[in-house]
Amino acid sequence: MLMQIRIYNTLGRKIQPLETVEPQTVKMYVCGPTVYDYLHIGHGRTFVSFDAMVRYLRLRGYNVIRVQNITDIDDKIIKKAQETGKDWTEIVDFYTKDYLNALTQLKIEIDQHPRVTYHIKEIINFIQKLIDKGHAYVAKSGSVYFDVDSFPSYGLLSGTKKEEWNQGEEFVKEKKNPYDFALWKAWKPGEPYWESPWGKGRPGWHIECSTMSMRYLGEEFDIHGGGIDLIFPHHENERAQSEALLGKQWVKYWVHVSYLTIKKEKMSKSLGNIIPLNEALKKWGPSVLRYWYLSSHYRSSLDFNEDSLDQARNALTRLKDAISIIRDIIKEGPKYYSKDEDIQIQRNIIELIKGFHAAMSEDFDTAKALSYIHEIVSLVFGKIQYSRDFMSAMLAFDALRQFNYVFGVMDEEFYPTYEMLSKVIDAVVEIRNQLRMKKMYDLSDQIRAILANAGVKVLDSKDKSTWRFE
Ligand SMILES: Nc1ncnc2c1ncn2[C@@H]1O[C@H](COP(=O)(O)OP(=O)(O)OP(=O)(O)O)[C@@H](O)[C@H]1O
Ligand SMILES: [Zn+2]
Repeated sequence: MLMQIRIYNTLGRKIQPLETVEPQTVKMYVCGPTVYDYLHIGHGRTFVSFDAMVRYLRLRGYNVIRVQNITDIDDKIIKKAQETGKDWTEIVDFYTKDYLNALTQLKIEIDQHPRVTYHIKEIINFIQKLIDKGHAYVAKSGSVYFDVDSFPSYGLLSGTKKEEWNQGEEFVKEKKNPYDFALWKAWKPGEPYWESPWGKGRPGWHIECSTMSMRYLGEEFDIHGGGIDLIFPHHENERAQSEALLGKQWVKYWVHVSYLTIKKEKMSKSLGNIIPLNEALKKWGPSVLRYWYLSSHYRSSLDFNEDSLDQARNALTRLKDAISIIRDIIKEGPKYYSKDEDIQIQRNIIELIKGFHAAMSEDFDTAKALSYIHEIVSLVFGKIQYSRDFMSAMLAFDALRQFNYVFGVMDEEFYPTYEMLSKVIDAVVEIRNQLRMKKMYDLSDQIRAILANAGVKVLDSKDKSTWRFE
C-alpha cells in the first residue's frame, strides 16, 4: 500500500487526506502574476513550490492538470502604462515574456496559461449570473459589486471577521457596504475598456480567477493555490463569487505558500526590497535556485541570504558527485555476492526511500524529504564508494532519480538533452577528422568503433564526416 498523501487545507486549517474529485486526477489552479514588472525571487518560490507538488503527484501516478493564469489587465498595469507613457498592451507583452522565460528556465511546465483579456465574454456571463441570482448589483457608475452580505459564510476561508473586511479599494460611496468588492469596474477616461451590459468597463481582479479556473477545471476541482498574501481578500472573494454562483462547494483544498523574506521582511515590490528573478537565475542558475527553494517546507517562510544559496550550490555539487560514483559502480556490472554489511546498507536505503515518500506525502515536506536523500548520499560517500556493491548503487541511483523527478535539479545528469549530446558528438567527430587528415587511421577507426558501440553511426565522405544516431 502506498502512503496516503495528505495536504494542509487553509479552509479548516488542518492537514487532510487528499481525496480527489476524480480518481487519480488532480486539477490545480495557481494564481499567476500580474504582468506589470519583472518577477522577483518571491514569485519564483511560490511557483516552484507548486511545481514540486505537481511533480510529486505525477511520480505517484496522478494525472495532473495545472492551470496558472496571467493577469493582463489590472490597476497596476494601467498605472505603469501611464507612468511610462507606453501602451498597456506593450507593458503586458513585455512582462509576460519575462514570466514565461522564467518558467522555462525554472523547468516549470504549465498546461494552460489563461489570460484575462482573452476571457472577457466568460467573465461578463459569470457576473450576469451573479446579478440574476441576487448576489451582485449594478451601481450608478456602471460598476458591478458583489453583495458580501448575500453570502453567509464569507470570511470562513481567511478566518476574518466583518471588522477586518476592508477590501483595500478606495472607499466608494455607491457600494451597499464598504466591504463589497468590484466584479466589474466602470470605465474612466484614459483606461482600456470592453463593452458590457452595464456599459464600458473592465473586470475586477477576483472574478477573473473564478471564471478561468472554472472554465478549464470544471465546477469542482481539487487545489487552488497562491502565496499567503492571496488568502484575503483575493481567495476569500473568489470563493464567495464561485460558491454563490454554484450553490455548492467549489474548491476542495486551498493551499498557500509562505513568504520569501529578506531580512525577515516580505520580499515585495512595494517595499522596494526585491531581487529580480532573472538576475538570480543568471547568478545561481535554475537548479541551485530550485534546490534552495525546496530546502524549506512551503508553509515556512524562507529568508534570502547569499550564504544559504552558496550552501545549496555546494550540496548540489555533492549530489552530482555521488551520482558519478554510483554510475561508475553500476558500470562495473552486477555482483554474484553481497556481504552482510552490504545487505544492511541496501535495507537502509530502502528505509530512507520510504522516508522520502513519507515526508513528501505529509503535506509535501520537501525539507524533510531532502534530509533522507542526504543520508543516502552520505552512505554513497562513506560506504558504497568503497564496498562497490552493485545493488546498493542501484538502489541509491533509483532514490536519486525519484528525488530528481520531484526536485528537478539534476536533469542533465539523468536526461542529457539532444543539444548537449550533439555538441559532445560533434567535438569527437571533429577530433577524428583531424586524425584522419594526419593519416592516423588506427585511432580514427577506434573512435568510429566506440561511437558505433554507443549507437552513433559516423558517415565519412571525402573531406567531411557527419553522424547520426543508429
Ligand atoms: N515574497 C513572496 N513570497 C512568496 N510568494 C510571493 C511573494 N510575493 C508574491 N508572491 C506570490 O506570487 C504570485 C504572484 O503575485 P502577484 O503578481 O500578485 O504579486 P505582486 O502583488 O505583484 O507582487 P508584490 O507582492 O511584490 O507587489 C502570488 O501567488 C503571490 O502570492
Ligand atoms: Zn487569482
